[in-house]
Amino acid sequence: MSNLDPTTMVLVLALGNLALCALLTFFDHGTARPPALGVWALARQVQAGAWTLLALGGASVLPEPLSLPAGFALLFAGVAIEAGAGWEEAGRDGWRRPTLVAGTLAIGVFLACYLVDQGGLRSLAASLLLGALYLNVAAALGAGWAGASLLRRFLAVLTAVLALVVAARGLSVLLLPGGWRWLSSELLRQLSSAALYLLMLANAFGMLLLGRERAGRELARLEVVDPLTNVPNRRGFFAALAPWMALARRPGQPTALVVLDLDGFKRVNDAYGHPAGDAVLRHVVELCRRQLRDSDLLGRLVGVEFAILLPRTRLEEALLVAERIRAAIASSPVKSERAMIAMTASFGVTVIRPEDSTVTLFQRADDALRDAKDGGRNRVSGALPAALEA
Ligand SMILES: Nc1nc2c(ncn2[C@@H]2O[C@H](COP(=O)(O)OP(=O)(O)OP(=O)(O)O)[C@@H](O)[C@H]2O)c(=O)[nH]1
Repeated sequence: MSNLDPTTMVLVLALGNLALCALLTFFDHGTARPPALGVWALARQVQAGAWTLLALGGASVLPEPLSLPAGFALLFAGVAIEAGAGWEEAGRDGWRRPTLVAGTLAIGVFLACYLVDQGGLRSLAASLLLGALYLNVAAALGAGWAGASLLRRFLAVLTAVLALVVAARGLSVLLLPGGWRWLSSELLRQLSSAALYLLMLANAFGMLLLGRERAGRELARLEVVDPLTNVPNRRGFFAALAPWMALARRPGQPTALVVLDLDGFKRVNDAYGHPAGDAVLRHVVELCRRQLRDSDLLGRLVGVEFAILLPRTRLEEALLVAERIRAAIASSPVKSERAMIAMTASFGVTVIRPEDSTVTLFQRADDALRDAKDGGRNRVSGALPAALEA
């Protein structure tokens, strides 16, 4: 490490940050762009600018009284923006403002220290403030620790440890100016530079890896959730139905199934356009949700056909629930840009029988739904109980 003089390290940090800025510009994030990507890219650019200024000062291209205060001010701003991006990415937007205020304060404190004493006090302030700002980045990464992935936890711990190494250099200037045993102040300075370098790499690649992790989670979610209405799709609904089918084989409380199909939906799309049709679908889902218990399950089977699973519900009760939803839909038109769109739906209701497969169950519910459609739509029809069949 003895070859790494401060100017070289600063130059390495400047070039590294510039390379990461270029990488970010050309990196294809696909459809799953991290939410804080723009802010985070700004943080990288500001930090790249800061290290470039400091490198130019170190190489005497720029006068130090200009490059040093401006470089450190930019650096504090860049790390504060990076922490802000971390909070935004963690979904804690409320922490962004205090983080930026802390960054501004850090700039003020550093500039004051620089004016008072351009030697030790300046180094002390720079290391302590940078360490504290990076601890904030670590805190943002560690937000929601209990549910966080291993990668996120690793990045949080790594960032915290490296931030402490950076801060330790400031403390050593204050408490042990001559170093301690083998830990000379020069070694601490080099460790601190190495920590800053690792922080740059860990946070840059960490952000990209976290983005990939999030994209994977979103893909897995979309396999079972309908993106338009945010309720389980056919696959998700059938997966949730399986245990209830098994339970129905045992004597006990009945479980009901309602299938719901919106009436004449084609005309909505034709008359008002597809986006208005989508709004109607979301509205109908919201109406259904309001009529259901937490334990009930609503899913979108296909197009404008939905299914509702009602645990511990007999046929007569399920008919009442379906009737409530029917009335709610019929009496609650959707406001679109051009008009109020009135909507109705038809319902088929049945209960799970011990001998049922999903095929026979849905056949019965669909037959009942067909009866409701044939009977004039906007009505509820129940399948015959098993005892009354044939
Ligand atoms: N806006 C929108 N329309 C959809 C969506 N999925 C399916 N549709 C439309 O919904 C309509 C469904 O039509 P059908 O169920 O066959 O018939 P209908 O017009 O509703 O008439 P009945 O069911 O016989 O009362 C089709 O025009 C589809 O294009 C969607 O996600 N958004």
